[in-house]
Amino acid sequence: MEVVLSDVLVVTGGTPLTGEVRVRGAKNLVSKAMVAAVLGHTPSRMFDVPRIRDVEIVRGLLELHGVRVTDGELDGELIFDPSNVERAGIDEINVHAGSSRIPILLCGPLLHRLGHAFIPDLGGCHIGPRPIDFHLEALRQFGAIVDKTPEGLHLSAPNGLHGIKFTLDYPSVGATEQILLTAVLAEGVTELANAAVEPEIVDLICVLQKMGAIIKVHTNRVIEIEGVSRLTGFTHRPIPDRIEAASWASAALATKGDIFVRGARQADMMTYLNVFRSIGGSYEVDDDPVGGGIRFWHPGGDLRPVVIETDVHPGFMTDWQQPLVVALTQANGLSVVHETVYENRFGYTHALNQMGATIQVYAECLGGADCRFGRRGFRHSAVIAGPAKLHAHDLVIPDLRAGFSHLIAALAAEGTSRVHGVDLINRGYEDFEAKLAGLGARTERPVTQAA
Ligand SMILES: CC(=O)N[C@H]1[C@@H](OP(=O)(O)OP(=O)(O)OC[C@H]2O[C@@H](n3ccc(=O)[nH]c3=O)[C@H](O)[C@@H]2O)O[C@H](CO)[C@@H](O)[C@@H]1O
Ligand SMILES: C=C(OP(=O)(O)O)C(=O)O
Repeated sequence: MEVVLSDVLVVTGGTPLTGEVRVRGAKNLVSKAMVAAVLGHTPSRMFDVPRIRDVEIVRGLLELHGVRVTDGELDGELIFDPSNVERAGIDEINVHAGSSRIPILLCGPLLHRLGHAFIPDLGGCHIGPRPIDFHLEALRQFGAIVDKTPEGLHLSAPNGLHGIKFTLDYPSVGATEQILLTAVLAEGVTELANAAVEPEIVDLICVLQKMGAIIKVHTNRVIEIEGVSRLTGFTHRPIPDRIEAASWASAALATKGDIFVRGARQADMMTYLNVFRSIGGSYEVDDDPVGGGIRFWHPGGDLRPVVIETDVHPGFMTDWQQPLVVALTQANGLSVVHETVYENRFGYTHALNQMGATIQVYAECLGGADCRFGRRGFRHSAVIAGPAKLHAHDLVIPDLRAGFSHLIAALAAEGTSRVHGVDLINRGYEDFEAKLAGLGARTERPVTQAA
């Protein structure tokens, strides 16, 4: 009997990726909007929800907390009815331990609804220690009692939650979301300084406003939230996934291809588009509200090297980095990428070097200003020498974006690679195998003979 080997993809490279893919709601907004639904007293509805693993995980998590999640009539439409949250038993919550980072964002909503919360261990990509100290410090100031146990976090708020004045040491996306999701129903006003203002956060603010929240975004990263006593549900169409869109753009460049990313939106990708053009890639924006997107292609000739630094918005996003580095292995000269968001996000370059790339990583802050990680031994700057002829290799995917970059490298390389751990890519890329097939990629799941 033949058995399909799960989690392994056999990739034969050398074919330019050409055609069209569609991106739907952003992973990094959809999961947070799902959490926001817990704050409402009436059902919420979201469109364009991608079928990705992170959405499944958060759906399971909400269901355990008593939220009834149903599929709407349209493909990608989900409805969340939180009316039973107070009556849910949550005995099995630990099945979600280590699955994603989203459970931490349930603290505020559950404290408001139930007066207590249990948060299992967090998962997410292993790209640095990813502490949650800002989250916990803010929650304590709101009035929560936080008890760390070996199984997870126990929180309670015997005296309710009250508005705070808080400054983040670093504009953390998750901590900003934590404070938003807690402050909207806290008593009084919250003032958050040094907040993250990523497009996904602005979209989360839009969701919360639709629910009845009062949130002002001031200049200089200050967000002011006036607590209200009750929120309703929302109806929302999320912003498109700018990380997935940029990943396909980098795939087009690395494979000398031509990909129309339907749904990609220029406003969220300006910084990426500037870099894409500097390297020598071409793009064309079609801003038709229905069916528009961005076409990305390699116009022929040499690609040029660049010096970039990842940063908080509106800087070059850290999640764009790994797929782009594969394209930079094909540029003519030395590129420098200074990673300033995570201290340990270049592990994947080892596999690219085994495929023929020349990438050196350094502990110094190269090519930009000094960052938090300088002089602390973290190898967070990469120098990429190109153009490199990539050849096939067996690869093991370490995390989501690194995984996509390994896949692109295998597609750009000569020969046939076996890529292990590909299911991790489902965490953030909807139907990626079908999309690859539609772009002309030669991939297959290997089969073996069962005894
Ligand atoms: C599910 C989701 O939306 N994930 C995104 C989110 O992750 P996430 O919200 O986890 O990322 P953060 O913005 O919080 O992290 C940025 C930096 O702040 C540090 N930090 C964060 C919190 C804290 O309490 N203490 C602390 O020191 C982190 O270690 C990291 O060095 O934003 C990142 C930065 O755009 C993206 O790469 C992730 O894709
Ligand atoms: C780091 C990422 O996600 P998460 O925060 O879910 O691990 C990512 O999407 O690249």
